[in-house]
Amino acid sequence: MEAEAGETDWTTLPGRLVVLSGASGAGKSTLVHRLLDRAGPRVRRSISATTRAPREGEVPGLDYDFVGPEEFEALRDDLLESAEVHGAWYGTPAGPVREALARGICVVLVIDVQGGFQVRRKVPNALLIFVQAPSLAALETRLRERGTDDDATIARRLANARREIEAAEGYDVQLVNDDLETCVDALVATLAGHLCGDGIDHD
Ligand SMILES: Nc1ncnc2c1ncn2[C@@H]1O[C@H](COP(=O)(O)OP(=O)(O)OP(=O)(O)O)[C@@H](O)[C@H]1O
Repeated sequence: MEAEAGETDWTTLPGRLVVLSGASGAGKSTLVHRLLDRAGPRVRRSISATTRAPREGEVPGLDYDFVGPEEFEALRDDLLESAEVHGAWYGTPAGPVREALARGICVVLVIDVQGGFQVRRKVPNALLIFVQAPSLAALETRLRERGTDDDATIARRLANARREIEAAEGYDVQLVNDDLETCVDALVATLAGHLCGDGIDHD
């Protein structure tokens, strides 16, 4: 039988787990896309499981694994972290992460700060990176210009942003995503500094 999340000695696996958090609209998805463009096959993004319905344009298995409540319950024993957000459950199945780390692959989780701290408890050598927007005003502008949320959702995201930002000091590294190219370079450099032989094209 495969080991469960609580039984794995994650620190002995050759790959490194990287957590990327930050307020909604700070640019986490944008940065990870750019990172994966530059990284070789040694860096991979983990896909969360969720009980919420897919939104327009979301691709099952690429954006999320969309599962029913019963399937999510069955996953529970082997989740690295989980959270309930607005009535839907989200979680990171540990199995695929464990397998990738065992193969020396760096796995990036894009999750909120609660999830980040859950991961830290299970995987003490995980690298926790917090992405900051230059200001709350910039955050709001980005959310409005992204055009994916109505006013109420944007207001909720901004209220949550304050809570996320307060938790940032518990993270290992803070990156300010002001100029995108500069921040992508800083993210690549951060990973290169913490992961040896990272397989990333630094040019
Ligand atoms: N450095 C930047 N300068 C200006 N706009 C940016 C920058 N980085 C990202 N954006 C834009 O800001 C918006 C929010 O970015 P993104 O969706 O990546 O944020 P996120 O942190 O992943 O948000 P969420 O948590 O809601 O998924 C997008 O429209 C993106 O194109």
